[in-house]
Amino acid sequence: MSSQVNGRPTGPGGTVKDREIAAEQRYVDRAYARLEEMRAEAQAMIREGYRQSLAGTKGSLVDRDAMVHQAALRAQALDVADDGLVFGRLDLASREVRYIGRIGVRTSEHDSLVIDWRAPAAEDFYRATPEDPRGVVRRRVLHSRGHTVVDLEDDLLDPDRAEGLTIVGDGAFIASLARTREGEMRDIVATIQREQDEVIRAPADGTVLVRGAPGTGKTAVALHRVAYLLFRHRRRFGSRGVLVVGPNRRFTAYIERVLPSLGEGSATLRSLGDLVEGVTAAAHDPPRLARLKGAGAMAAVLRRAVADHPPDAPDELRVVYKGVVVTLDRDALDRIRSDVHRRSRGSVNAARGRAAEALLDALWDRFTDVGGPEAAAEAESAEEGLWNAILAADGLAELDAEPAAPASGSGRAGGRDGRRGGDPERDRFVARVREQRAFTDFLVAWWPLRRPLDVLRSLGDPARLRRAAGRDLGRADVEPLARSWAGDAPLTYQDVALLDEIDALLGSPPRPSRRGRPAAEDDPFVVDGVNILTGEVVADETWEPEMQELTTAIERLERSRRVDDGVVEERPEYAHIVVDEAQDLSPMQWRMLGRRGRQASWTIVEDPAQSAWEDLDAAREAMEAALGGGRAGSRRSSRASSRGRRPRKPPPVRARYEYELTTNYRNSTEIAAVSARVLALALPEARPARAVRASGIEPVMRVVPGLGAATARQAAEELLGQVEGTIGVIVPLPPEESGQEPAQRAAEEQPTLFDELAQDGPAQHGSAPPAAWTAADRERIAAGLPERVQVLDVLEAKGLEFDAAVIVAPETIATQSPRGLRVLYVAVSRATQRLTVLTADPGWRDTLLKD
Ligand SMILES: Nc1ncnc2c1ncn2[C@@H]1O[C@H](COP(=O)(O)OP(=O)(O)OP(=O)(O)O)[C@@H](O)[C@H]1O
Repeated sequence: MSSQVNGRPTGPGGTVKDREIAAEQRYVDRAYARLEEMRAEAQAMIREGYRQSLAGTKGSLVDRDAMVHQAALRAQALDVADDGLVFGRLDLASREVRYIGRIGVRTSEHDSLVIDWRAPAAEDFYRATPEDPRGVVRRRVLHSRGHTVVDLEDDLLDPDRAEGLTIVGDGAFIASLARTREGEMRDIVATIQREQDEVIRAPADGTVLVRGAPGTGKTAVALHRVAYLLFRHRRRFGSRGVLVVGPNRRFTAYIERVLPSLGEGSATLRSLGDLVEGVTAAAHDPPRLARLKGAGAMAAVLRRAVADHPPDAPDELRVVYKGVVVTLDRDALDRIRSDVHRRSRGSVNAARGRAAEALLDALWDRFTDVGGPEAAAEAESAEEGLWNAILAADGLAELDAEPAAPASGSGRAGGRDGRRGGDPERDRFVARVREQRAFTDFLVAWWPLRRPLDVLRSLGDPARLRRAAGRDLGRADVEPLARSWAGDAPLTYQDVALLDEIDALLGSPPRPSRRGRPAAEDDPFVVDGVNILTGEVVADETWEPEMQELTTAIERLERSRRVDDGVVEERPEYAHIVVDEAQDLSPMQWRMLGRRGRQASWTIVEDPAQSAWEDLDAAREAMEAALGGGRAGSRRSSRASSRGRRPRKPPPVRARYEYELTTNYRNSTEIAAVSARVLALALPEARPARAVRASGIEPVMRVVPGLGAATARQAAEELLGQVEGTIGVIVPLPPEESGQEPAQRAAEEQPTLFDELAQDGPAQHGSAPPAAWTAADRERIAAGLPERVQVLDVLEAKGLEFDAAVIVAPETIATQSPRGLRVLYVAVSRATQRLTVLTADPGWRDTLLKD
């Protein structure tokens, strides 16, 4: 028979539990002793690698570097395991005992002491249940502080086979859920639940789609899955990399410790605001602008924008050849530009060479149209006749005729398509004109190598945006959009996706191969050590710095851009991408991610009920395109782009695995009840997750007429005395992000939602929502309070959690955007222990309290 105890004293040596802890401590000590030896071995390997590389031959240095690198990684992983090395034990029906820990530990004879939690042999630790014990009789969780076991908790899974086993436990798992939050997410490796484990160990190919209500562990599970994939498929995911994307920087800071604590430092963690190299966004667009910027139709707008002439592009090209002035006017130049864009299929920066050829072609045509060849010949022979007369008078021979320029020298403009080759006069013309400063300076200004940010900022000009808009933007949309990009207006999360789109359209300038290329000094397109077709710095030691005097301002600018802004920086691609809070991604953001994962497998984590994004169907379509490695876009734009081209290959069909997490580990049952009421308003058909921990502490609903910063601050101060950990004061969006949309507008767009509110909620009390909360309000709340109090707006609160939360003005949050009720649902589901809601509207108190 087994015996169930809860730490009662049972004789000498303390309680049964104490004795069990002492026995486990002896085992854990052995594991740590061996860990120490393994660390010493890793350090010795690093030293040996360095020693050999100092003494070694060149050929084997690479191997030794690899050896040092591997040993260093090993040492790092061993360090990480130092805290809470062993956290689990399985007693199997076969009498085998397995210890589970953060990493695998073997004795020097290779017997297993501790099994890595990601190894197949550890799976039963997470999967066994009383209904399906999988050969496990007892599962034991060890709680440690550093190297010391401080508590135990057992699950008896197969009572019929538990002869001789002691079972101890008092619900330590549930109690651990109430632990104080310190502002950073922690790993859950010791307490992963079965439904979560299934997600973590889901197949590595294709797409894993995880849904679940707030607090069901979606983020935690996604991060543990990354650690699992890197452990089990190191070669595949370790070399090509794993990207984890979260909604904002606050969120990535909140989760950044989890993977390192699992021994994985190699994954790349980015927010949607800093996914593009060199750009950081921290602002949200108001809902209306976010909707416009995020829609797939924006792809077509941007395509037209990059095809438009750049601001300040000169509108006349004028060269002189043999005394004949040849010009191209604005209309001719515009025709050439659109022709080059059509033929260059989007890689705009790479097309400068093609643009140069097209200009030279057009100049020659113009030259012949105006009778240039004859005029030039006449001028030449008149000049020659004069000189010959002078020379003859001096008794000297006639001047030699000018030798024809070699055909190879003009191959770029003349011979390539065979159309133009074979006319020596044309070849001479092209060779001369392309060398002229008037031509090269024009080219640099007329077809500059463009940066994504310049293109986006150029759309701050409403006239230019109107040209790019086509029928993809309404007339009323142009002005507010242009305003949001003008001058130095802050970049928003949606703008980052647009910059990435523009970057993809602009492409990198070509990097011509060095083979068969004329030497820099003979290349007419190399000006002062910079190839003006590619922007590439081609100068070597032979390039004289004094030549800089000749460099035009534009060329200098371009050269510095290429260094500073990483124009040629390759966009990284990953083997696996994890997208957290995926319900909020716009179609344009999906396109941005799709470009980073054309060959990737994916883990997508979402809760549609928390979505602030309005057109979920369009976002879903864009997601499917991104996951399939295809290109998403507005229907219109994808039709247009397929015209006259080979049909695109359909994206490969990838396996899809869908999971739903159903238990809420964050909120107490009391707080979960409040969030369930908001969910019922926002999405009557949705089911809330099951909360498992009752705290006995009821949420506080306070009606405060004239609600302001002082009351919010006071509520935070009260909570400081009641919880030890973090406190989040969640306020409505600031005016510039809320767009100040009145409740009526939202009601028009969401009749059913707000009809319901009108019947059940605060609208029947007829109170107008207070104005949006400004940065100054937030500062007034936070001033002088300890760091564990954070004041943040509702969108910043996504994915975070706090010991206690104060929700300020739910009536404003709910009506600030068409998806306001879902945003409020996010806000009220952040707290683990205590929730205070401050409202100016008694209707809201009743709504949130009523059963
Ligand atoms: N098995 C578990 N054992 C212990 N704690 C857990 C477990 N699963 C989740 N948690 C804890 O529950 C909290 C919520 O987890 P998480 O943030 O991953 O939820 P979520 O589903 O992503 O929530 P949201 O949708 O609000 O972002 C975290 O503190 C996490 O550590």
